Amino acid sequence: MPLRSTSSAYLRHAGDLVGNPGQQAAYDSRGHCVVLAGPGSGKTKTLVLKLARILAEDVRAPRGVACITYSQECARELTRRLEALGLRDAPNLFVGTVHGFCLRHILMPYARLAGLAVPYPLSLATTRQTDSAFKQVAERLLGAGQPYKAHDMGKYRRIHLDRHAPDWESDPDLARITEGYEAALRRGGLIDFDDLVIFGNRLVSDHDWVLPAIQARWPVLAVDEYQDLGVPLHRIVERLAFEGGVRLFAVGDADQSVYGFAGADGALLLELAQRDDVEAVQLQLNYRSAGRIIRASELALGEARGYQPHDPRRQAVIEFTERPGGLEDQAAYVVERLIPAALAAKPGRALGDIAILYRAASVGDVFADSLTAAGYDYIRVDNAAPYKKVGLTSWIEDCAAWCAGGWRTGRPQLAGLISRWIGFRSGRPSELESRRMARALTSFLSGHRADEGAAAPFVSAIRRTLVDPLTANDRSLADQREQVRRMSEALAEGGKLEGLDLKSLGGRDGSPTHINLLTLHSAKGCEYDVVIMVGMDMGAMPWRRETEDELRESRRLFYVGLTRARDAVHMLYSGWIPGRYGAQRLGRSPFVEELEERLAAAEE
Ligand SMILES: Nc1ncnc2c1ncn2[C@@H]1O[C@H](COP(=O)(O)OP(=O)(O)OP(=O)(O)O)[C@@H](O)[C@H]1O
Repeated sequence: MPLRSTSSAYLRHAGDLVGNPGQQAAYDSRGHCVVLAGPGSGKTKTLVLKLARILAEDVRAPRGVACITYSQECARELTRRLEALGLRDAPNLFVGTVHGFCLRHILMPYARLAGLAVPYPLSLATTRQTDSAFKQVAERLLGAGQPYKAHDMGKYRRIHLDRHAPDWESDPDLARITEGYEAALRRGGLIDFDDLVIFGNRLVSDHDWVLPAIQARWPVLAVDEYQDLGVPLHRIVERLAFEGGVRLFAVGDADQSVYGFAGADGALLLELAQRDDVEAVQLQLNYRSAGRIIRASELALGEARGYQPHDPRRQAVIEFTERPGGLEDQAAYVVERLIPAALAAKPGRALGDIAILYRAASVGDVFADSLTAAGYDYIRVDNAAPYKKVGLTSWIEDCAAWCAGGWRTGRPQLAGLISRWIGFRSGRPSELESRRMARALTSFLSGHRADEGAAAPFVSAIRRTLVDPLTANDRSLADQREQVRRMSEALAEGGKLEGLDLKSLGGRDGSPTHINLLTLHSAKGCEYDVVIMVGMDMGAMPWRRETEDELRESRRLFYVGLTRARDAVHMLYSGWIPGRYGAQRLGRSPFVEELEERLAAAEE
């Protein structure tokens, strides 16, 4: 089976960039390039076309291009867009998360050679193992009821990279918890996700010989959503690009930086763009949203960015609605009024063009119940989802989509599923092994094509036949194996997804017949005709007692929500929120308050 990582289809689409000087400049760039741009400005589109061009014109196999991003969802979106251009994962095209890149292409090939003090073979702890190690260590050191959460430690580890620097002790409790936690994992022969990046950084920082080795394999590194990266990744990128000769193409928007709580810092992107040896490109045109939504989003952000609509004639709806009966009241309004009205407003609009966005996953429960009661199908993406989106669970969903009719339209493409499948195997498989894996998957999928059928037996079968034999002996896939197990559990009798059919499992990533129900964080990178932001009350947006930095991040999250919309935004609130001691009236979100006032003043 030929693995293709070049295609000329990009030439047809490159014509779209001609009228946009920023996009064209990025597409034509020869050295390091950073694209800084607002929402809907075509950053991802430009990135994908640029990758296709580099693969066709600049880089010869077996040298290749690595394209990394922060979350599995963004990686999957990139894969999908590359497939639309006829490109797919191949030995010389890596598309994946930063963690996947650090594991497969930095630590696995070089950690042992460099004598890095990590346990071998590289074994990734499951979420259950990391949660339990954190709890045990924190309680042993500070007693039951200690105030720290695992993500406090995670952020501390990502920000304080040098254990010998004086600021390592800036929070002595977190420093001790981190040291105890890492020691506990090492005793079990394990590393965790943060270790992948922390050790990756140590490897490229302390061992000069690794740089030319990586450059020889990956002469080009592309990074999407750069504002989501934290310090360790930024250091890896700087070292590879500016000392290792790897050519960098990065895109991002500091205004959409919403992972500060996890150590991300939008300022790192701006720092990168200011370097003399980097060509910085700005994109001002927004293709997604109507002009009124663009103006409203700048008012919400409190910054005039000067973004312009691609089509100034498009009209938009922006509505503010109080539903005093709490979230249930808001849910009833959405189901009875907003959804039918949104469908009626534009011919051809489908449920998949509507998204309900909220801050906390618990809000999603209320809306999920109301939608179910009203007979609407939905796709839910948030922390309350029964399993995490990791490489293997996303791949199984895509296999389900192929079996449930995707094979007719080539969406997703079989060859892409095969390349991803082979990519899960650690090390580089021989030609013979690749062919064997391709044959096994093709025969499995062909034998499971069915327009109707339940997802549970499909997932059991793919586990038994393919996934379990692969993951049983590869400890670097332990967490992914755990998430696949959770997927099965959710589909089994009594599970949260009991009765789900194959098509819906495949369509969980976006389908015209399902309303999208997701947290504001999960909505990043997505676009919908109609965005309904619910629970926009003080105490949730922002949370109570936020610091200045946290408030700024909440505002950016609010901005991310607004900027997902093409045609309409609805803001719903009650003026009160449920609390431990009953409901509390704190008023609607100050962001909503400000936005309504500023918009009215601007439109007077
Ligand atoms: N030159 C262009 N001509 C026509 N449509 C375009 C062009 N560039 C981008 N688009 C369209 O604009 C929309 C937004 O593009 P894209 O998703 O790449 O933006 P983005 O900058 O990555 O957005 P965000 O940061 O909000 O996720 C897409 O529907 C895309 O197809």
